[in-house]
Amino acid sequence: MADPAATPIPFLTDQLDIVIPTIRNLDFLEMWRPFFQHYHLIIVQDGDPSKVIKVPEGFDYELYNRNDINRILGPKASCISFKDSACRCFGYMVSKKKYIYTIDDDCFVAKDPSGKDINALQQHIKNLLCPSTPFFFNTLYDPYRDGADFVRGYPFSLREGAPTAVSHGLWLNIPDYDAPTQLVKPRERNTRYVDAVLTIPKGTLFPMCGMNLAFDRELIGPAMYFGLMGDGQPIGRYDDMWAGWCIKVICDHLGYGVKTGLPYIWHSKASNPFVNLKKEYKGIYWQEELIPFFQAAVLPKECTTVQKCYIELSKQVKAKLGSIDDYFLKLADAMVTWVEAWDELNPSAADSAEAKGPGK
Ligand SMILES: O=c1ccn([C@@H]2O[C@H](COP(=O)(O)OP(=O)(O)O[C@H]3O[C@@H](CO)[C@H](O)[C@H]3O)[C@@H](O)[C@H]2O)c(=O)[nH]1
Ligand SMILES: [Mn+2]
Repeated sequence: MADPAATPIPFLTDQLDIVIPTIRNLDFLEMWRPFFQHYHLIIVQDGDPSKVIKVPEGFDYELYNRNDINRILGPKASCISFKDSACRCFGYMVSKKKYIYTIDDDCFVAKDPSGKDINALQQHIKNLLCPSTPFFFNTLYDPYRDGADFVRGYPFSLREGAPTAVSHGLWLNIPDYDAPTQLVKPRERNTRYVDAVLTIPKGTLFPMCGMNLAFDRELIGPAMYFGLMGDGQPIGRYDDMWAGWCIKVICDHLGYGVKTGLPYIWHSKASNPFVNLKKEYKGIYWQEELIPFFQAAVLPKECTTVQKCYIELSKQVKAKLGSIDDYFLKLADAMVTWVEAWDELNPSAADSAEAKGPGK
C-alpha cells in the first residue's frame, strides 16, 4: 500500500465543496482567498432571504436562501433549520462532490507556532485521505504521519486502518465553549497549539463542532444532518452535537474512522453567552439522557448503508427519547425527512448505497 504520509496532498478542487452558513457579508473570504479561490463554494444564506449577501469577487459559488430551500425541497424543507447555523446541512445535500468542508464566517486563517499561515483545507484533505485507527489506539498519535508509525505491540492485522469519514478541526482564540463555561471564563482564549491528529476510538462519542469540519460525503453524508434548531425549536447550538453523535454511532457500525485535532482556524468572536444560554439550557440537562442513549445504541447487521442506519437510528430516537420531550418525536421525523430529501436530490448515490456495504 502506498505510504499515505509520503504522497503529496492533492488539492481535490473538483471533488470538494466548501459550505458556509451565513447571515452576513462574506468579507472573511478575503483572508482565505489563497486557499479557497479554486474551490466551489455553497453559501447557505440564513434569515431574511431578501437581504443581499455580498461575496468578494473571484469566487465560484452558488447561494441558497430560504426561498430557494423551500422551492427545492417543498414540504421537506421543514427538516432544514431556519435562523440557526444548522441550515448549513442543506449545502451538504445539494453538493455533488465527494468531500465537504464547512466553516463559519467568523473563522479566519490561523498561524502555526512557526508563524506560518495554516491551510486548514489541505490538512483536512490529508486527514480524510489517510486511514483512521478506531479499533486500536496508537500511542504515538497518527501513525501515517511523516516521522511517526505504529508503535510496538500494535497488531499488524490492523495497520491498514479504516476509511476516514470525518475530520474535526479545532480553534485558536475563541474556543467552542458552552454558555455556562463561557459565562464563568469570559476572557479565556485558546492559545495552545497541539500538533496532533487523533482517531476517536470506536465506541467513544465526542462533541462535534461544525465550525471547522470536513467529511467524506459519499461515506457519511446522509447521516450528517444538523438537527432541527432555531426558529420554533426548544433548543439551539446542539445541531452539530446531534450530527456528531449520530455519525459516530454509524461510523462505528460501518467501520469508518473519525479524526480530531489539526487543523486549527482562528475563531474571531464569541457569540453572546446569554443568548447562547437561552438556546442551550434544555440541551444541557437533556444531554445527560441523550448520551447514554447513543452510547447504548446498537444497529442491526441488516443496516448496511448509511441511509438504513440513519432510519433505524431515527426509529430508536422516537421510541426511546420521545418520553423526554415531544421535540424528539419531531426530530425523529425530521431525520426521516432529511434522508428522503437527500435520496431525492442524490438518486444515483441512493441506488449505489445498497452496493457499498460496511467499511473494511
Ligand atoms: O441564525 C444564524 C446565526 C448564525 N449563522 C451563521 O452560523 C455561523 C456561526 O455563527 P456564530 O459564529 O455567530 O455562532 P457561534 O456560536 O460561534 O457558532 C458555533 O456554535 C455552534 C452553533 O450551533 C456552531 O457549531 C458553530 O457555528 C456563522 O457563519 C453565522 O453567519 C446562521 O447561519 N444563522
Ligand atoms: Mn463563531
